[in-house]
Amino acid sequence: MGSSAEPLVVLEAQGLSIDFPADGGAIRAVDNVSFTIREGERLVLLGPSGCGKSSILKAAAGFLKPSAGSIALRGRPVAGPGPDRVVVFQEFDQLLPWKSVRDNVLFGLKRKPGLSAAEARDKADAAIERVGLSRAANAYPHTLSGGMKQRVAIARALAAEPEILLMDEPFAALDALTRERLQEELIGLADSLGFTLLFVTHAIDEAILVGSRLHLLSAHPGRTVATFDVSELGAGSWGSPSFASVSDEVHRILFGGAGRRAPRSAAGQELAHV
Ligand SMILES: Nc1ncnc2c1ncn2[C@@H]1O[C@H](COP(=O)(O)OP(=O)(O)OP(=O)(O)O)[C@@H](O)[C@H]1O
Repeated sequence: MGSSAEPLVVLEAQGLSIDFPADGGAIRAVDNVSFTIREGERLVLLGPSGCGKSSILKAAAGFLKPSAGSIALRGRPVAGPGPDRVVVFQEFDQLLPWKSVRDNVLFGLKRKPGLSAAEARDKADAAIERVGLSRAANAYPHTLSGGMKQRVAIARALAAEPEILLMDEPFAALDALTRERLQEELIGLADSLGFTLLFVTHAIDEAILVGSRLHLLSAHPGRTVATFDVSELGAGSWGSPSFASVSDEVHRILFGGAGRRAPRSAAGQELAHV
């Protein structure tokens, strides 16, 4: 798989369909969706509420079994959760408040078998250093900014050396300014550390900023409607003509009608950029 020029495939979904039980039968939430995520790629699943984005992420995490099709990680079918995939949940407030930064990161290594205490500590410290928090290793979460907490959560995820990070609308509950800051932090970390990411959002601008590739899903049931390469539109590209043109095009595909000038965060629910 993969020529020498092309990074290897990490996660591959093939003909994925997901059904949920409903009165007198089943409701199809996701219909025949296929995508691949290569090393270092940041694939964003983008679509309206209820189109099945979270369900796909849960299937990739191994929490949910597809009704048809398959998901494979490095060619092996996903049969359940595993330390090779780490889910980073919303708001990053899953840090344990009574544990220091280092102990929170060590906690992420609990599922990693066969590590001695010294090896675990070395891995934790290395992950903390990678996200630039060495000086805060002994600090407690309540003393950290939102951005620092996000970095701890990512350090905890990365310490386990997963193949891929899975993020489901991590910024959804945050105010616009905090969200912007955390988006930029995430992009910065992803650029410098090169991790592979599957990211779910219904916010168009967020998807373009965070993603290297967009996978657009239709409204319920979620079907693939388009994909976009947005690897050139990272941090700092917001407001550029190419950013606006992709944002308008995505909006047109997802919601129909003429495109519109993008507000700072998509779905029109956010403040303009300041
Ligand atoms: N456990 C479940 N049982 C029954 N139906 C479910 C279950 N989980 C999700 N669904 C349904 O499947 C569809 C897709 O849900 P999902 O949460 O994956 O969508 P989403 O695109 O992530 O939505 P949102 O952006 O609002 O989070 C929805 O219609 C939802 O009601």
